[in-house]
Amino acid sequence: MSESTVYECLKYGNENINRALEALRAGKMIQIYDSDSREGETDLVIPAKVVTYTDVKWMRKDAGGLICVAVDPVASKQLKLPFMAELVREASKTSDSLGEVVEKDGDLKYDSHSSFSLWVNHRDTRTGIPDIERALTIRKIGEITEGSLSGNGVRFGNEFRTPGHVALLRAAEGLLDERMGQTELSVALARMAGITPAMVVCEMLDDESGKALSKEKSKEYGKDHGLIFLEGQEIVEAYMLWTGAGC
Ligand SMILES: O=C(CO)[C@H](O)[C@H](O)COP(=O)(O)O
Ligand SMILES: [Mg+2]
Ligand SMILES: [Mg+2]
Repeated sequence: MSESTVYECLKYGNENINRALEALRAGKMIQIYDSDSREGETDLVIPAKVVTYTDVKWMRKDAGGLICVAVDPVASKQLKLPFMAELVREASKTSDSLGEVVEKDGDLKYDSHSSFSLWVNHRDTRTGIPDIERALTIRKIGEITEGSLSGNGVRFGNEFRTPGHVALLRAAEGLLDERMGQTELSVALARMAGITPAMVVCEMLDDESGKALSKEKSKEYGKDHGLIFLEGQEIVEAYMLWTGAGC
């Protein structure tokens, strides 16, 4: 599909969305705020396939949250990425202690369930934590997601080991119909942008308050650093238009 066709589909969408799609296609960082009624957090977001160690450093120093990779639901199933909660629930059948600690309905005040899957390192890393090694793991997650969606019969375990230092987030099967965290919001944007739907997300935290950076301060940061700031609702609306328009 040509780029203009995609934009044509979104011509009634909002310009902020189109600029964000353009930035993601160019491998640039953007910001996504979920909603006041959910986490109330802003993440730095960048496509996994193109991440460099300086991007990891940027997220580590300026955002400070957990550097994760959100993976498209179709690829997650193809790669057999489990939900961590399901894995622990299964293991708890033979371990009482795990049964007490596993995520249960109602545990999360802001959503029905977490999107955490495995925490991994690429097999070519040593300890897995240096920025340069996390960038390798992240890029390789982007590549294997692309390979999986292209039907290349890739095997996740051939390239990655767990536990590791990059948290995978498995997007809900129903995507935004089911869940509206940055996991699903970032993957929906990747689909609209026509890029590999494996997206790095990292929460922005506030050094002064010890809390998540406020929406206002996150917007200010975005203005100072030339980042597009999107709110979840505008992504949901654009994605409905995009899927409905048969783009
Ligand atoms: O918890 C998280 C992983 O560090 C972050 O909130 C991230 O935004 C993805 O999770 P979610 O989809 O629940 O927002
Ligand atoms: Mg979270
Ligand atoms: Mg979040």
